[in-house]
Amino acid sequence: MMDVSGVGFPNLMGPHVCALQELENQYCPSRWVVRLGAEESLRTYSQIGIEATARAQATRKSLLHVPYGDGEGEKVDIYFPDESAEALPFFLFFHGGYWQSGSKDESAFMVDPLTAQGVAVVIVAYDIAPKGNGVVAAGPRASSSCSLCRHPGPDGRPGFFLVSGVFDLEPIVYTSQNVALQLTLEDAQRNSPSLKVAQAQPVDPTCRVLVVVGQFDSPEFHRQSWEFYQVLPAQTLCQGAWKASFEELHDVDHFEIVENLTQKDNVLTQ
Ligand SMILES: N[C@@H](CC(=O)c1ccccc1NC=O)C(=O)O
Repeated sequence: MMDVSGVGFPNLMGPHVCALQELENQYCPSRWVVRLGAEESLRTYSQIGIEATARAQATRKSLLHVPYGDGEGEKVDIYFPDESAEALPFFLFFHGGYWQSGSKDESAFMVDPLTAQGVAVVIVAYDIAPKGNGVVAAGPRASSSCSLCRHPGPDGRPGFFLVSGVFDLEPIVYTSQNVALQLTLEDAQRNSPSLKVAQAQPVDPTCRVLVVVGQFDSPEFHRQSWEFYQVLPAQTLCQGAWKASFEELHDVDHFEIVENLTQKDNVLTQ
């Protein structure tokens, strides 16, 4: 991690200010989008998500705003394939946005191509910061700033796609993202998947994990994904280990990875 040792002291010296600016930059995914300006990339992402969601609700059987907890934001939208069946493979999607933006109402990107293949899609909403603060800090959804997808596939085997995530939360404490999150250093450490995963075992021994990051994601986002992949207990080391793989997706940025899930022939959708 970068040297941010000056943080919190009244006399911030030049090098510390530089380190903080660099950290801010590294943890602002929209600044790393090459095809568009930062603000336009966020607008485009949201627009594609809103359109995909409207299309999904207009064309697919669905159950909307189904509560799964006591929090006001704790709802899921479920989209079904045309053919009904007693048991369906399903795909769960947890949207990104640094636990302070994004919603299920603009996140149904993959509904069209997946339901067309007989897969049910569940888009999960949760209370975002500042409202859902304590819950976010304590819950498994802290495992990724971006998107976490759980997918028991057509073969019945469960798996996770961890998409451009943040697994070591400590650097976030020193960025403007923490204005809404209000994570203490202790919160950040206690909830960092990179620190917890050593003790975690998959419930299902065939569970697979794919850690993906976009080519144009920042070096810190690359480091986050790569290091998390490295600390996932390897298949050969212990019983019940994760079958993990790592992939840098070619020619895409942080937002395009998810936007492209609207396309049936996209590599990740496939
Ligand atoms: N402040 C961040 C926002 C951000 O990362 C984001 C915003 C909306 C939806 C998703 C996001 N990031 C990860 O999924 C940025 O400007 O890149």
